[in-house]
Amino acid sequence: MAQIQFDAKSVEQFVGANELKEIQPLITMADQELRNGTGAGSDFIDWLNWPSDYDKEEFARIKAAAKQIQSDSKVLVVIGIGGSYLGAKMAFDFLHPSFNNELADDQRKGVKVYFAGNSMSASYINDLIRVIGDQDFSVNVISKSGTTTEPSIAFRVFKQKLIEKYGEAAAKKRIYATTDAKKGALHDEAQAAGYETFVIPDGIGGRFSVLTAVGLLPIAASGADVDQLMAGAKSAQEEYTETDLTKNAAYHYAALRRILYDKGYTTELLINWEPSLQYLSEWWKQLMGESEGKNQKGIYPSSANYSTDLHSLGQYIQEGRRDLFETVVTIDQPNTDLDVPKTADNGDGLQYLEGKTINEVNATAAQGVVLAHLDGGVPNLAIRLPKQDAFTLGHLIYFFELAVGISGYTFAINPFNQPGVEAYKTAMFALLGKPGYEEETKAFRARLNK
Ligand SMILES: O=P(O)(O)OC[C@H]1O[C@](O)(CO)[C@@H](O)[C@@H]1O
Repeated sequence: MAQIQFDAKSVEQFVGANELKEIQPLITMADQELRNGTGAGSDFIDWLNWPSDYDKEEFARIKAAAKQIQSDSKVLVVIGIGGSYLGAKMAFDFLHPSFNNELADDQRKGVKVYFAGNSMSASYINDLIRVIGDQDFSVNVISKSGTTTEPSIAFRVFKQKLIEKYGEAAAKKRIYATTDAKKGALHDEAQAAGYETFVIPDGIGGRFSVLTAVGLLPIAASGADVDQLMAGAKSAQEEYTETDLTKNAAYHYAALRRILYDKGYTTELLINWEPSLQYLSEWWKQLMGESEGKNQKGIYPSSANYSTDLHSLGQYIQEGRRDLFETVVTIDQPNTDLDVPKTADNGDGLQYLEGKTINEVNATAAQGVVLAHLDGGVPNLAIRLPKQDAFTLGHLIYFFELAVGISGYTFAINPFNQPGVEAYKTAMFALLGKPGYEEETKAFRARLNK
């Protein structure tokens, strides 16, 4: 049985059946490049079979570490950026109640999870230190390279806090390092200090790593069901095997994105109707943008949170430049519901909604917005999730990963590298005077007249 429903009905007025037929050879070629490992970047496609091939011994160690964290800590500080952050944050928000960290201890499944190292804001770090206060905490530092500036700075801060609170030896037992198996600054430090370590596999790039220890340790520590998450991903691995795009929803999605792009719809908005799905979009934006945005090509991945953003971006989406399409994610059975309250008077004019639930109003609004946006010339794709649970999320993660692997090859680029990210790092390191960047320091400082 399909775990998610990909529905392309609302794009029919923009894409003809013949166009889908004509793009099939391109999809077939992409499928062969991906599955046979003959495409660019094929060193980084281990995510493809990961839901069945993942390291079971490490998985058991992750669950044991999560238990240990739950037994000695109230808080887990998860330090990482990009692919070393967004997957865990997406899952944390998707799988727990909205104010999980604020719930009473007996109402929460696992530890409170706070994220750090995903910006260079001193205010954010200081505020987090205040929130932790005197609560017991542990740290999961996540970095493949171990030298990414943002997490490295945050790790220094929270390592010092651990040492101040628990002493050098006990602090080391509260640090969990997720990093490269063999090399890198964090790997070397972890070996020397004896931190428990978990591996970011060589064949899986950061943005594809949520189902490795990168995502699994924080997700497990938060009390979410990582077995179900992996089972959901495996169900997707088993479902999306056909090359024929009419029989493979991930390929169908990839094909339609590509056709729309060729027609000038160069920005895709991932839409959600639940605040707890906002970070699904943030994770998806890195997955899509870092994979496809190369050689002056690729769909620009953006997002909007409805109905909130209908009151801000809505005007643009309805009537602005016609280069947008929407992929709308909805949930058939949200976790909870609430009746629209009944009142004696009708001062707010809401009496016509009495007898309905808030989810019913939300779902009806979602249907109405699709119609309005279609009338405004915005192609719409739909992804319906049966439930908001770990199995469904695992399935959806794999669906998007596979879709971008395929659509990336249709753009004739390497979907698995990210060379463009280095440009800002070089400029920043040069201006900060990092050793090894002396030439660039002169050149960049001259440009700023420093
Ligand atoms: O795990 P690391 O090495 O700290 O890198 C974090 C992120 O930085 C990037 O390399 C680019 O900024 C991403 O691809 C990656 O997800």
